[in-house]
Amino acid sequence: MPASEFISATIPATIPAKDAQLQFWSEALAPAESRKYFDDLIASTPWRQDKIRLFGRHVAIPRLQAWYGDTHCHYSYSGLRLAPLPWAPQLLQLKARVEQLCQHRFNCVLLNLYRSGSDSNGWHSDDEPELGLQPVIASLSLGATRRFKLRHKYDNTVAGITIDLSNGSLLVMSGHSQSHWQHCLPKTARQIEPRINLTFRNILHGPN
Ligand SMILES: O=C(O)CCC(=O)C(=O)O
Ligand SMILES: [Fe+2]
Repeated sequence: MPASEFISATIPATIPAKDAQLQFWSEALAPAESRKYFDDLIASTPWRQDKIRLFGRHVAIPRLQAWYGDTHCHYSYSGLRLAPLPWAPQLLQLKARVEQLCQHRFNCVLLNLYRSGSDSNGWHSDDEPELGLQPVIASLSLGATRRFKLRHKYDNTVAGITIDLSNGSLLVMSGHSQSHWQHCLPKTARQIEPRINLTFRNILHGPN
């Protein structure tokens, strides 16, 4: 492998952001490897269509999800409480790769499937108390490139950030990225293929 490819795979770019730590690997997985994991995960994952309560009504969230992790890793958000599925072998392989790159351990992962450009993820922070005060969240993307946006929660003089998350890329958010910033994945009118995103997380206390 030429030295330049080796460097792009193992050394992250730092995306400058006030009060946040953002590291980006454009090729955490090689393109062929990413496609293999995408094909495998899209077929083998028991995708769920979850609903959340919004203004007293049950509304289907605009994407499919699956939650995997160690047995104590229950995940609660917007009134949902997801019990973890036991780790699938290919998710353990991806976890090991991500852990090696960012030098951090994880015990659970949320999979999102965006079936088309009309699937999305609204503005939020991954700031559930069980993730701790400055969580490290590692976001691995497979399939179609989607635009990911970040905005500062308290300082409107800070410019927003847009990152194109391409097949095989890894974005690691740490420091105050969740306490001081929000992120989202907007809808797009472009005709695009599906995308799978895996956010590896570490739930601090268990069993719960
Ligand atoms: O799909 C993405 O890139 C973002 C996913 C995300 O923010 C989440 O699952 O919390
Ligand atoms: Fe998130």
